[in-house]
Amino acid sequence: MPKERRRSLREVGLPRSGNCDGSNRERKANPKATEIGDELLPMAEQTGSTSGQEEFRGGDGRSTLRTCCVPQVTITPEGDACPREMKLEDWDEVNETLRRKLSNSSISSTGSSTVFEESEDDILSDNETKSRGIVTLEQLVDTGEHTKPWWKLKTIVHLPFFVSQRKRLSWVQLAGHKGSFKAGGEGTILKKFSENEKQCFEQLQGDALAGFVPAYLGVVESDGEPFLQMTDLLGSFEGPNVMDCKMGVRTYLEGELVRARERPKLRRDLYQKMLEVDRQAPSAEEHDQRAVTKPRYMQWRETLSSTHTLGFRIEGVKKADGTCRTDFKRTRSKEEVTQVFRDFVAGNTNTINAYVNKLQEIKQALNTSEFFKKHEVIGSSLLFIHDRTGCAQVWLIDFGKTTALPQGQTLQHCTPWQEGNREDGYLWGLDNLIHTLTSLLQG
Ligand SMILES: Nc1ncnc2c1ncn2[C@@H]1O[C@H](COP(=O)(O)OP(=O)(O)OP(=O)(O)O)[C@@H](O)[C@H]1O
Ligand SMILES: O=P(O)(O)O[C@@H]1[C@H](O)[C@H](O)[C@@H](OP(=O)(O)O)[C@H](OP(=O)(O)O)[C@H]1O
Repeated sequence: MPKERRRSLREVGLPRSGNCDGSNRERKANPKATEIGDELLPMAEQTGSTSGQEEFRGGDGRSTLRTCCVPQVTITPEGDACPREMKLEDWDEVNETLRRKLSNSSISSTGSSTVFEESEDDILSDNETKSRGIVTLEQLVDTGEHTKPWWKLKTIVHLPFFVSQRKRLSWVQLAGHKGSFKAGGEGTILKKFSENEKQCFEQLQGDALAGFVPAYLGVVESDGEPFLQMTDLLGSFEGPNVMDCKMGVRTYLEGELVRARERPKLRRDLYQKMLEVDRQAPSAEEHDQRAVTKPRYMQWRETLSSTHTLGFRIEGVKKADGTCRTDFKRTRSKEEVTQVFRDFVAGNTNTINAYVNKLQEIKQALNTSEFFKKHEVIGSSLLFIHDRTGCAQVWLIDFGKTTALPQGQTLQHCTPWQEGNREDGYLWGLDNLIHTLTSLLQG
């Protein structure tokens, strides 16, 4: 494991004030960017069915027949239908299985997913556990007293913090669980530790994608817990407009599906979330159990939103006027998605062009990235940020479920997913995003 150390902001190329490009690589505009995509990709409309065939445009723009088949999970309840499984174990003993959050798990570096434990938030409603957009972050303010280094992770980090008092800051968190983030000081944020995400950040450092992900500064401890320290991508914007788009045609790992079949774990909280959106969604059996498995919930979310039909979905939008929306669970058709983007960019063609250029740059980087080739990218988002100066950036975030493939295996990221091939549809979603934005230029 490489020895970690905290690097200065200048060293890692963090954004400076007045410069919205936090990338640490040279920026090259793609001259073709605004010419492409004069029409929307044919995007299949689904009827809620989880199987069928539809037109599929690959990441290279070629059209192929996409077989959309979502393996179903059969639920066989045993004993307590809603076991409370999560144990908060002693940090010393769980170095290899540290949890990023109660409901998530770490994933082994070999690519096979390890045990997932269900949320301890079973009895809490979505409103209580999920971020609704604007959150308050705690910031540790210098006093002269050093916090302890994070020895337990076997990587020594000399923490920059001097702790005495806590400042509370308002911050935009469009997805994920409340309490996952803290302010890190000096234009950085701290995200709850995940061994898997840490490994991704480390591997991304020398990769073609390095300039498109938050700069990673290592693992630090705060209040006895480990965190990943990274650039706060909002840091260099004033009054930013922010949108989170979760990428890919699938939002759960194949391992989660397998495990749910072998050892179905029923979740009452996910059943409740389903009911909140559509009381008819659960099957008769699920109503009886008042619980669903996580893959069942995730598959339902995917077909309800644009994940299946477009290869991405909108998770949340915060606008400079202070308004914030995270209620996009039913935003599914290309018209609905396009309308959200139209509202987000407020008809500003400079912003649209900047976003299209950035997405084209990202596509080029993805096509040359060794990391991308060798990872199943699940649950990762593109974070769009712009402000009224015309400054617009797009970043790849959230690698908590991005999983290394077995040695020698690679993915296309645009071929149809069938259980076993681990394809994620990332590039297909990216093409559809580019076409969605480009269509806004045509009136
Ligand atoms: N480096 C960053 N700079 C600024 N904002 C960020 C950054 N990373 C994450 N965010 C904000 O926090 C939100 C959640 O981030 P992220 O997806 O990484 O969290 P998560 O807990 O892994 O989410 P999920 O549970 O959906 O997987 C994003 O939607 C974005 O608004
Ligand atoms: O968007 P929703 O409808 O709120 O549903 C959540 C969303 O799909 C998250 O991506 C997922 O976390 P992971 O991606 O980390 O699995 C979370 O699982 P969780 O409840 O197990 O945290 C779901 O509850």
